[in-house]
Amino acid sequence: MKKTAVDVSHVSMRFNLASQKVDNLKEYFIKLIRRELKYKEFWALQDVSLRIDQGDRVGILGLNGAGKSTLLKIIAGVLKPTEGSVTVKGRIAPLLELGAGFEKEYTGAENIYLYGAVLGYPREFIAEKYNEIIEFSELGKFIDVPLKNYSSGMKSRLGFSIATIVEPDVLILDEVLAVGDAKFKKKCEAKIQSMFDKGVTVLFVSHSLAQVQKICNKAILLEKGKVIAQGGIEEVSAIYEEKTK
Ligand SMILES: Nc1ncnc2c1ncn2[C@@H]1O[C@H](COP(=O)(O)OP(=O)(O)OP(=O)(O)O)[C@@H](O)[C@H]1O
Repeated sequence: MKKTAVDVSHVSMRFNLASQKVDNLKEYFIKLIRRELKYKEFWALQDVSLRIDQGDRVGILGLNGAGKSTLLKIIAGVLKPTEGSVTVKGRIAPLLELGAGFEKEYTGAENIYLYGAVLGYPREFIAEKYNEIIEFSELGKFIDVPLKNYSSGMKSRLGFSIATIVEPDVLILDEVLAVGDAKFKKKCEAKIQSMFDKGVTVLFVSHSLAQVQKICNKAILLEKGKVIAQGGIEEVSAIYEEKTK
């Protein structure tokens, strides 16, 4: 029997959406003090349960707002679910919103430690891998420059280099991942391919069914925060295609 890599058990996620317009900060605080701020509850995920086997490559499909990114952020540990729990076996490399934990006043070098800590890597581990990260990022002397002076491509290069320094057991990938120019993108794709070759478990979000079919052997279809189909890629693709007709 295959081993479970990711176990999502009865996960629900609630966001509070402001139900009225507040024009400025002053008005916000007045309303806050008077307890006049009203929120509407919104459930982005409702009772989602999944079991992903080791070595599976699972595409997460669904229309805009279905809850795909929210689910991946919860699995990555970036968001805490309102209800339910997630267990991930082994090391996880979340290639989502690269550099979301960066501090712009700090240099690239300082951010390596900071972002490494955000991703849960021990300090000694980062120290050991420090040169390798800088080398992969190709940032050269820019590594000692504050991040506020980086282009967005440079930031995502650094983010990718840090996030992929572990040999992950579970890889979380977002199609919209921007990793710099064409040359660097190729290098990233090669690195991701080498992880695939080692049999990493993959969770992949994309709107492109063709891309999902190329990479994944299984899929999950989300609709309004609920899993409406899961199973083999062909079977779930057919349902998704029917929905998007
Ligand atoms: N931080 C937040 N606060 C409030 N609502 C949120 C927040 N993050 C997501 N949502 C809402 O949760 C729902 C699901 O969002 P999510 O980004 O997970 O969808 P998605 O399936 O990834 O969509 P897309 O295909 O457009 O990227 C959306 O309605 C969104 O507005």
